[in-house]
Amino acid sequence: MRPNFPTHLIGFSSNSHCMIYQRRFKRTPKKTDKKKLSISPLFTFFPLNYYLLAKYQKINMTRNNKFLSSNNVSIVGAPFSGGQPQGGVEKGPIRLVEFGLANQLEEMGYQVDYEANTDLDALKPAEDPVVQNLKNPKYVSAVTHKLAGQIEERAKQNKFVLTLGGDHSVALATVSGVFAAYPDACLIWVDAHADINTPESSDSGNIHGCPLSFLTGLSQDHPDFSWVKPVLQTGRLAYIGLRDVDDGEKKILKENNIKALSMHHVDKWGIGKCVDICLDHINPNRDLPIHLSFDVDALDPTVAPSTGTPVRGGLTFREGHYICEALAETGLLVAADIMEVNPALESEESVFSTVQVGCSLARCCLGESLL
Ligand SMILES: NC(=[NH2+])NCCC[C@H](N)C(=O)O
Ligand SMILES: [Mn+2]
Ligand SMILES: [Mn+2]
Repeated sequence: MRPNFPTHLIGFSSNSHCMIYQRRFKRTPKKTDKKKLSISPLFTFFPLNYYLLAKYQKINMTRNNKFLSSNNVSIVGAPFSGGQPQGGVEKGPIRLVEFGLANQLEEMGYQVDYEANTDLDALKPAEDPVVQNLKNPKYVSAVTHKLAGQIEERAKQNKFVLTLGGDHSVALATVSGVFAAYPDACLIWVDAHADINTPESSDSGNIHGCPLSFLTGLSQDHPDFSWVKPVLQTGRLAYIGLRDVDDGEKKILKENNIKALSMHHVDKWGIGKCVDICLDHINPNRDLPIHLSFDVDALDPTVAPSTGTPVRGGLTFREGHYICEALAETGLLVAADIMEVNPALESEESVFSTVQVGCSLARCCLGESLL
């Protein structure tokens, strides 16, 4: 289902470009499809064909998911940058959508809805002083609390929730929402960073470096985040791709015996074994729902350059996709986050690569490229 034309030639900054991309992306009917659907050759170009193809694929795609009986994907835009200092990451969701993500998922047979959340600015308080070393605590709290409710609602409607960031503080919302619907879920965190600083251990005071300490209950007494429940047991959290972990975070990972695979482990064992090791640890019987939170800075900066805190020596294009494919293949994946795409950073070409890879990771989470 990958486009069979040079995608790098197609822009996406204007609507018309975006239309070209979407139209060309449309899957061409194949002989075997016609056989499966027993459609006469006369109908080959009839629009109904696409509908039927979608329907057929739909059945194939969701049949394998043990928790989702519907074909619904709910895209939740999280255009938010308050968890870190650089502007632009709030434009991540719209760029992914302009690139045609929703249509691409529809082409795969999903029913897609999209909540853009364009009104998050309204939640910005007039004053938001540092509290316990954390910056913008009131703003981050208000936004993530709101998004958590939305995500919980959609997850409880049996929809696959695909959240588009925005900075990674938004995981306060995604994990809270997903785990409210699936209390037994486990979390795979793909990132160059551990994002598990406590307010005390954080050097930067940026909340995108802290969500996991709140979600695991390691940070509990911050007045602005009392709504965040410790829904995530440390035994249900595993990392892949780490390579820039703060000293305080290393201590937390060790003390809590958290399964944390760095790039060193990816080199040593290969990505296939790394995913297995993580799942064996957090989901040994392969019967629990899985939530994937994918920070695009886990990828090497040559693959995903437009992100706020790039670190050399990251996952290759294929390693990143493999993780998504392998999790889709389990039939247990119920939600995914694609975070930290910042279209304001680096060249047009870099932005294009980053947005393109963000979209293809999302599609792989939903079963693209599984045969
Ligand atoms: N989601 C991210 N990109 N996080 C980067 C965090 C960097 C650093 N550990 C900090 O706490 O500030
Ligand atoms: Mn990161
Ligand atoms: Mn992150």
